[in-house]
This record gives sequence, C-alpha cells and structure tokens, in this order.
Amino acid sequence: MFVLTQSPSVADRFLAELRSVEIQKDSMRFRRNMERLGALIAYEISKELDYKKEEVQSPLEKASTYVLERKIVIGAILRAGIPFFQGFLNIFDQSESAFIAAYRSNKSEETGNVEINMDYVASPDLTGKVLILTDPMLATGKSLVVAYRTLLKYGKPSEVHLAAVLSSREGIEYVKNEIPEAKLWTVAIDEKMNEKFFIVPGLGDAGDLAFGPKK
Ligand SMILES: O=P(O)(O)OC[C@H]1O[C@H](OP(=O)(O)OP(=O)(O)O)[C@H](O)[C@@H]1O
Ligand SMILES: O=c1cc[nH]c(=O)[nH]1
Ligand SMILES: [Mg+2]
Repeated sequence: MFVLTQSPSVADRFLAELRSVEIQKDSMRFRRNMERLGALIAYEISKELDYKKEEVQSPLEKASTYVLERKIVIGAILRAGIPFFQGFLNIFDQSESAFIAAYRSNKSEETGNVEINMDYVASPDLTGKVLILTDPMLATGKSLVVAYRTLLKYGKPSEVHLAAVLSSREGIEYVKNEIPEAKLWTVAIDEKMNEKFFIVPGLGDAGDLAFGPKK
C-alpha cells in the first residue's frame, strides 16, 4: 500500500486545501487540487510499470529512452472521480479510458449498509492491459469493488492499480480482502467513518464539492 503523504511534500498542501471548509467554497480550486493529486499519484505509479528501451532521434544524434511496455486503461467512477481521473490522464496521455457511473444510496438506517447503484459502464477491452481504477474517496470500499468486478467483464488486465485521495482504514482492509491482486495507492488514510459512512475527518461529499449538490 502506497501512501503519498507518508513523507511531507506539496501533496499535504493540496490535501489540506481539499479539506478546508473555507477553500472548498472555490469549487474550481477543489477540482484542480483533485486533478493535481491525480497527477502526483500517476507519476508514482509510473515508476512501478514495465518499460522497454527505444531510441529517439534528436536533431543532432540518437538518444535512448524508455517507453511503456503495456497499454494503460484509466477507469473513472462518476461523478466525483472526474477531476482526479483527469490528473491521471494528463500524465498517461496515451491511455484509453473506462467510465462507470456509481452512486451510494444511504440505506444505513434500514440495512446498516451502503448500497451501490450502477447505471452506466463504458470500457475498452482490458485484456493484458494495465488497469488504473481511480476514485477520490475510498470509504466503505464498496464502490471500488463493485466497479472493478463490473470492469472484469471487459477482459482480464495484466495488472491492477486502485487509486484514491482519501481512504478509510476499514475500507482499505475491505478492498485488500476483495481484490488481493490489486496494488493500492492513496494520498492519505483517515482512521474513522461516521454513521453515514463518510470518512472522518475526510473532506465531505467530494461529488457535491466538485459539481454542486444533487437535487
Ligand atoms: O467507498 P464507498 O463507501 O463506496 O464510497 C465512495 C464513493 O462515494 C462517492 O461517490 P457518491 O456515491 O457520493 O457519488 P457522486 O460521485 O455522484 O457524488 C465517491 O466518489 C465514491 O465513489
Ligand atoms: O467521505 C466520503 C465518503 C463517500 N463519498 C464522499 O464523497 N465522501
Ligand atoms: Mg457524492
């Protein structure tokens, strides 16, 4: 499990701005910080991928370089995931993309559980590719697990990375158990969730903060 804020960096400021009730009033800044953190995690993931050597011709001479061995597919879970996903796409700019619309309905009082609704899936063939599934909030972990299982209908990836901005301790354990084959990446881990399964201290509702409240 990789935690970006394990050592201090600019990522701490981007995350602090995402959490700040004052700075959250600026939704463009909220989206931009999500995007910046997506780019930072994408760079960290890029260090773990397989590369092959190639040559590039400069105006003066040939130079050697590395290019990615396998195709990448970046998965986004709508809607809160869009700005975070964009940060990954800015770095892995030749990737294909997969989209999943998932939202939580808070049935906690009746069932004690969060239920995940999925309305829309669009994905390329995933066979033999590197799948990076992104979602800024890993709370119970159910959205990521349901989304991943749905995507497997589109082929078996050669490797799987799951990336979040904020993860709850409980959610991480759940995802690790359900998807042991995945590598997990997060900006930070928060210890608690409240009775509505929101991450605490967290940042609130990421989708609403990025795009406004749902009617
Ligand atoms: O780990 P979980 O308990 O499943 O919760 C995490 C999910 O909750 C948020 O989406 P939400 O349902 O709020 O939908 P939205 O993106 O439309 O706001 C978030 O973007 C994750 O997809
Ligand atoms: O804390 C949380 C949990 C799920 N979704 C959010 O947007 N925030
Ligand atoms: Mg939401």
